[in-house]
Amino acid sequence: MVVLAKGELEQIALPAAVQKAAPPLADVPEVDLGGGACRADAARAVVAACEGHGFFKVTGHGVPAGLLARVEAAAAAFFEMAQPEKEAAAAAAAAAAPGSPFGYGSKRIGCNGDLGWVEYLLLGVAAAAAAPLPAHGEASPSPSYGSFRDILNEYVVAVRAMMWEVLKLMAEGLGLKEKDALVRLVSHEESDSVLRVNHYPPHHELKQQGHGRLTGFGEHTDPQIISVLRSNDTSGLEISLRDGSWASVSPDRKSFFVNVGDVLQVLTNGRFRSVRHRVMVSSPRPRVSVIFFAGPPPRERLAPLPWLVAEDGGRRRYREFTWREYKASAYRTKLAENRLCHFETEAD
Ligand SMILES: O=C(O)CCC(=O)C(=O)O
Ligand SMILES: [Fe+2]
Repeated sequence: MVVLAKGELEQIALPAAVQKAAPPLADVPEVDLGGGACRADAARAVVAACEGHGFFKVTGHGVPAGLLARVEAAAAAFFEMAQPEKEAAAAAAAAAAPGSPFGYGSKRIGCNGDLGWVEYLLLGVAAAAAAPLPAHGEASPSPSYGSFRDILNEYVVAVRAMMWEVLKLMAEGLGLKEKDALVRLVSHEESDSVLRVNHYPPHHELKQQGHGRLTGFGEHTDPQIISVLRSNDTSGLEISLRDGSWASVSPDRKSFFVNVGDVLQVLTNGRFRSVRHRVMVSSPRPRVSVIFFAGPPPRERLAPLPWLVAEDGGRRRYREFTWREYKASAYRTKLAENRLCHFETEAD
């Protein structure tokens, strides 16, 4: 249950006054990894999608439908647990990485006052391990959380393999000499990846009070390299198009959606677009989504790849920074802020 204190509703419900109806449907490009297209065509399609919306759908991904159904059911069961149980599970997840934002959260996104009609579980992911989510020892407060974590581990292993394939296709499509240039960043043992499970409860009472669409997750770009999202059949995700208008993403529980993140925009010298997106809640059914955010190691020095700078007439659009530096900067800002502008170089 997401419970709102007085004053908080105004912040979450504000956009409803601005926009009552969901925006038109987005034309989301599809990339079939199932061998339907030749590899070069798939690589070209990935690059075109990343240059366009910075967002695309992956079909033919090979992740078993049964696993997706189990993740969905286990996530729903987790969020049905009583608040103290969810918080206890969170405490254990947080204990695995002291000082991290990991664990269970409700309506507070980040630590700069952003609110949303959402509750979530945030977990750190070990890059190369067979069981990539942290265990929390024998003192697990909740056996059901333990089995949820096991299912998520299976999920992470399957999605990671698919994501590496997408990153290889990207490198091929960009004509990079080093085909593993992007995979290397997210598969290093110190790579900083995160799994987030979001639950957006329906809001019957608020609807009765005349509130339309609520902000589930306010507009933002994802800071990492890429994010791979899978949701149940409930709508709510919206992306911002290049002209600044918003478009709704039709849910598709059989497929994955890929977002270009801020770091990939930098690595490609601005050729790929880190897509601004948000979740608006208006459905009578809950939305459950699972997002794998793939990031580089904290010490990794990030800068536009030389080949792409050369292709861009030699102009380097971003200065070099480490992932640690970028994350620190992101933690200090509100969700909706443009964080990349602090790392842009001066135009000549
Ligand atoms: O829950 C969703 O569908 C998307 C949420 C999101 O954009 C995020 O967690 O970064
Ligand atoms: Fe996001």
